[in-house]
Formats: sequence, C-alpha cells, structure tokens
Amino acid sequence: MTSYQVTREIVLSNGALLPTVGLGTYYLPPKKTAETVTQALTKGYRHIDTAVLYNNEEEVAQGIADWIGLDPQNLRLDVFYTTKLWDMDGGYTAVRREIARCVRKMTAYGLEYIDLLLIHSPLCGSRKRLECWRAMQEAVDAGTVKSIGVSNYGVHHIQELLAWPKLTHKPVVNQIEISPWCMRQELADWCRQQGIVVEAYAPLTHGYKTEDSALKAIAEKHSVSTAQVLIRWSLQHGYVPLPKTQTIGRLSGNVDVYRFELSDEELATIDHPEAHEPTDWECTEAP
Ligand SMILES: NC(=O)C1=CN([C@@H]2O[C@H](COP(=O)(O)OP(=O)(O)OC[C@H]3O[C@@H](n4cnc5c(N)ncnc54)[C@H](OP(=O)(O)O)[C@@H]3O)[C@@H](O)[C@H]2O)C=CC1
Ligand SMILES: O=C1Nc2ccccc2C1=O
Repeated sequence: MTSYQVTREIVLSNGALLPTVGLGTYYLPPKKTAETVTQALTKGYRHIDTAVLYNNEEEVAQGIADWIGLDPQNLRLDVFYTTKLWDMDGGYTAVRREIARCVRKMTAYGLEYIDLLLIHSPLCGSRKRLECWRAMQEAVDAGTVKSIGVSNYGVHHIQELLAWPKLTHKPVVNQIEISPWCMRQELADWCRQQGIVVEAYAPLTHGYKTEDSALKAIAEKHSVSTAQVLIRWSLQHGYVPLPKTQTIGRLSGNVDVYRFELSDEELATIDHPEAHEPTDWECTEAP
C-alpha cells in the first residue's frame, strides 16, 4: 500500500485548504460543546465537523466565536467549519431554507459563512439528491458556503452527480466511515482518482478497538496512545480523520499526530482489509 506524505492541510479541488485532522462533535454533551470546541482550537485543532443531525451547530459556532474572542490573532479564516444537511425530503425549496438556517446559525455568532456543506447521506433517492445539490451550488455562488461535498456516498452516487448536466461545482469531499476494520479501499481509491478528498469518520472505531493488542504494541513502540496510532494510520492512508472526544484531556493527544511515522510494516499490521465492521450505519450501497 502507498503511504502518503502527511501535511497539516491539504488542498481541495476548488483550491480551499482543509486541515487534515478535524474534531468530530457527534454526541458531545450540549452543555460542554462550546467549551470543548474552544479548548480544541486552543490546543491546535483548526477543523470542526458538525451536522444538522447533531443539534449542536449553535454551540459549535459559540465555541469558535469564543476562541476568536480570546486573542486578536485568532481569526475566522483560520477555522474550517463543516456541517451536513439531514432532511432532504422537502426537495429544492425546503433545502434552500435549511441551508439559510445553517448559515444563520453561523452569522448569529459573527462567523459569516460555512466552509464546507455536505449532503449527510444518499438515502433520499436520486431526484432529491440532485435537487439538494442544485440548492448547495447556489449557496456557493452566493458566497455563504465556500465548498460542497457528500457523505456516505458510494461510487454510483458520485457518478450520478458528476454526470448531471447542471453540475457547476464538483463535490470536493466524500465523508465515509474508514478505519482499519472498515477500509473501503476501492471506494477510497476511486474518490482519490476523481480528485475527491476522503474524510474518515469514526477513525477511532467509535472506541471499540482502542485496546487491540497489535495496536497497543505499535503505540508502545512510538510512545503514543492507540488513538494516536489510529489517527496517524488514517493520515498515512491519505485521509482526513475526524476523531471525536468529549474528554478535554484527550484533545491534545488526538491532534498531536504529526511527529511520528508508522512504517510500511506497521501499517500492514494495522490494516484489516478482510474486515467490514461499520460502527454506525452503512448507506454507500443505497439505490
Ligand atoms: N457523516 C456521517 O454519517 C458520520 C460522521 N461522523 C463524524 O465523525 C466523528 C467521529 O466519529 P465517532 O462516531 O464520534 O467515533 P470516533 O471513532 O471518533 O470515536 C469516538 C470514541 O472514541 C473515544 N476516544 C476519543 N479519543 C480517545 C482516546 N485518545 N483514547 C481512547 N478513546 C478515545 C471517545 O470517548 P470520549 O468522547 O469519551 O473521550 C468516543 O467514545 C463524529 O463525531 C462525527 O463528527 C461519525 C459517524 C457518522
Ligand atoms: O456522527 C454520526 N453518528 C451517526 C449515527 C447514525 C447516523 C448518522 C450519524 C452521524 O453523522
């Protein structure tokens, strides 16, 4: 397998810069979310991942605004904020309204725009996926959203979009579950060939495999945690991992992953290409 060079940011196909580790925010306790986000930014994170589904966009925005307020050198443009659209059932008009709501949750905190807006899943079917994309393209043209992408898309969903005659903005990202126990190598390679960056959700396997003995041996060798090994594994595979933690004491370690390197042999030991153990849901094969 190719081990990719790891950098702190990568360039998306539209020229935007994406910090290569993002903080996942699903299930952060609502009362702790703003503080966790502020602490994460203070500890070096520059990329936060949320969604309409998580019901915490306002708390995330509050946490970013608080961090900006801490120091004149902390700027909006230094933070990459992603959110995802959940309910596409109402079609184009309803999605337009939902995007406006997402943008308002940022502007209410003086944050002006969304860096990346994703379709959360392909489950609404072909017509609504494309109607949704039309509304998302318009948001990019209006400047309220900088980049757009997809999540949980399989090859056929992306092909549908790339073949759509009204496509003016290509998806820059596909956010899918990837870990050593859910490698999706074919889909990930195909996305890369299309110039689509793969964001890896549940990179810590939701916490299920952090006690794995082979991981522990490799972690010990590098004097890091098994979580750091999993995040580094993701980076060396060329992905953008989105580890979540609500434990302030784990934030620094989870982003301190640029100072050690896994060997090809270690990567091969961690890889489980035969496994398919998604932790949440699986919709890349949906019609
Ligand atoms: N697009 C989509 O459909 C999906 C997107 N996502 C995104 O990806 C993010 C990450 O995925 P998620 O499902 O949260 O799971 P993760 O793989 O990030 O695992 C999170 C779990 O790992 C634990 N953990 C974090 N750091 C450490 C550490 N250093 N040592 C040991 N355990 C640790 C956390 O505990 P604790 O918090 O208690 O520290 C939590 O239980 C989500 O928050 C969300 O932003 C996730 C699923 C679906
Ligand atoms: O973070 C997430 N966890 C989930 C569980 C089920 C469906 C979607 C999600 C997320 O986006």
